[in-house]
Amino acid sequence: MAMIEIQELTKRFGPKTAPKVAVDGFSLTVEPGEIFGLLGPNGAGKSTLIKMLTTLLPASSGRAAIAGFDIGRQAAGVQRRIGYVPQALSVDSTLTGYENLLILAKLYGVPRRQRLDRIHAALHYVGLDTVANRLVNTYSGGMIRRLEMAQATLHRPPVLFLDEPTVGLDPVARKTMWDLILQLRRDYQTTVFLTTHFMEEADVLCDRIAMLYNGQQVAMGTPAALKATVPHPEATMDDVFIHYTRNPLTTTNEGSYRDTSTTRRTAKRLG
Ligand SMILES: Nc1ncnc2c1ncn2[C@@H]1O[C@H](COP(=O)(O)OP(=O)(O)OP(=O)(O)O)[C@@H](O)[C@H]1O
Repeated sequence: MAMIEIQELTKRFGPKTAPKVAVDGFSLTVEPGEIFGLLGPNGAGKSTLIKMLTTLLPASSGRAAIAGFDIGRQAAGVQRRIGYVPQALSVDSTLTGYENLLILAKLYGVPRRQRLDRIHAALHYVGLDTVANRLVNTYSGGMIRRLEMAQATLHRPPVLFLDEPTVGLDPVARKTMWDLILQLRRDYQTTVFLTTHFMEEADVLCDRIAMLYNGQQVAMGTPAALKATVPHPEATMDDVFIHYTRNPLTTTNEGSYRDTSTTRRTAKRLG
């Protein structure tokens, strides 16, 4: 069974007479244990697609299923089988790492007798066991991201959605996150669906990549196959990105004020 199945998924914002089509007929199948990357310029529709797949936003049309559960009709089934690390901060910085996980354990319905063991195992897995009782506002950006990963995987979901998991992180913290994502796949066969603006990240981590532009899928394949489509010997993922999303006459490539302020806010909080 495919872990993520998407057919013609569409999201429109605004009035029916003049809608903004943020995601336009997106289709995709992701297999168990696959690490799939979604790339695209600011405002391309990446976060909107993730929000629909995680049941946070209703789709305007089309359908999708996660681990066999329909995102519209079986939202609770989907929610139990996914972990989600959003772009914005998802921890309470006035609590300790342990307390943040305790809240999530209760929310996910982890049985009381298992909670302590599960939380300590999760903290150990992301390398935060020695700082479990420190307030999160004393953590570095990389530690916060790892705590968010522990939160998102506490209930052992088969599918993990990561919206720009390494935004605002230094190269060392970024590499630690990459290792953690690969480790989750290796240890638990976790299927990962992530968005990123780092081409190297997509190249190193992802089995396959889809390129989104103006809400539409303009390319899809393995990093090697995508590079081979670019008329450039020794093409990099940067070349692939530019090839499929270049449009210097529009402002779409640069995103809106809203896109920029959201991204900056996230990076600033983590950095
Ligand atoms: N709630 C909303 N109301 C109206 N328009 C929206 C809303 N959310 C997103 N949009 C618009 O939909 C388009 C896609 O936005 P989205 O945030 O999904 O892009 P993105 O690819 O994730 O961008 P970034 O890389 O900057 O995070 C943008 O033009 C955005 O302004």
